[in-house]
Amino acid sequence: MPAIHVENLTKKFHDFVAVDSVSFDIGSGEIFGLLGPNGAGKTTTISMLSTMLKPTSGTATVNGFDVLTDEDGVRKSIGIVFQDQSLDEELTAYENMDFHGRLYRIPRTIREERISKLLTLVELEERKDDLVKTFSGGMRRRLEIARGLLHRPKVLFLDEPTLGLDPQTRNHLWAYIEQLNKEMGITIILTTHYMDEADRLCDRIAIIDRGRIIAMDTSQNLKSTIGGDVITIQTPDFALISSKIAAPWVERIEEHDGYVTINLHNAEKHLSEIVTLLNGIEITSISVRKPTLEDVFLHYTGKTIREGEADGKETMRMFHRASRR
Ligand SMILES: Nc1ncnc2c1ncn2[C@@H]1O[C@H](COP(=O)(O)OP(=O)(O)OP(=O)(O)O)[C@@H](O)[C@H]1O
Repeated sequence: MPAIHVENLTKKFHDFVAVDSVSFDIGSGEIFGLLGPNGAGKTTTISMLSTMLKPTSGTATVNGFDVLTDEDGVRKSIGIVFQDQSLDEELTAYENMDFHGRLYRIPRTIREERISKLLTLVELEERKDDLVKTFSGGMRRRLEIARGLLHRPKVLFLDEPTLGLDPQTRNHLWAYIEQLNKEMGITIILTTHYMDEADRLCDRIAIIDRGRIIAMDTSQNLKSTIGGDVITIQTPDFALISSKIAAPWVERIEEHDGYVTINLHNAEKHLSEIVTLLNGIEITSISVRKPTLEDVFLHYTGKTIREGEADGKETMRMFHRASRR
């Protein structure tokens, strides 16, 4: 039995389709990532799976419990760390954990033992008696993760786990997430719009755009669908480049955001030819690399994640305009 089974799950807000018939299975012990720009439908998807939102149509089970007919079963078997901070600032780290443990009716002695273990795991044991309001963003996120694990969930939902954190803290959190998955065997489903996060953590990635899953596989397989190499040229004259480099070895050429990306095989071999063909065009920078998840996104959507985020914001603006009418 998969840890999560999702079939044609759909969520509409009035006429706007935020999640459009998505289907996927997540195996037990997997780290699965929903990757996409802001507004793509990632939070809405995991909100339905964690029973915080009712689907408009479709079905899903989590740990074998149906999200429509057995909300209690789902809730008891999952841990949730969502974007909005939900810690009590005026309580200590220990008190926040203890309160959660009481909610789940975990007996006192077991509760104390687990709190101590989890706070040690996220390196907050020594700060357990300090008020949360004195904690940094990274410490709060670690405490939220520890709290989400207190009732021993089999599946953990993490919504943008490292949003707004500095690079060093992000690295630390990634290590915790990997450790939880390996040592405790917890299935993890996370949302992110950071390519590097999905790449580093996830066994499989579903790329989501405008409510639809547009590609789903391991990071390696997703990148190999692009194949070959990518040359990126930054230039103010990007509109002129496509016509200049119309060589048979060019597989694809895209212009976006002041950059031109060229997909081809054996980039090193053709680089000097490209530079000759571009004689007279001002080039700010040129680089050769292997495809990244950003290239995969560009390949399937024709835009970068950043451009996709502009779309998402526009959708939100349209929605807010419509709801004011
Ligand atoms: N309660 C709501 N009412 C109306 N529209 C909503 C609501 N919740 C989400 N949406 C819209 O649904 C779309 C998907 O939102 P969602 O939060 O799932 O995206 P996301 O991919 O998680 O991005 P982000 O990380 O920015 O939250 C967005 O266009 C958003 O404006």
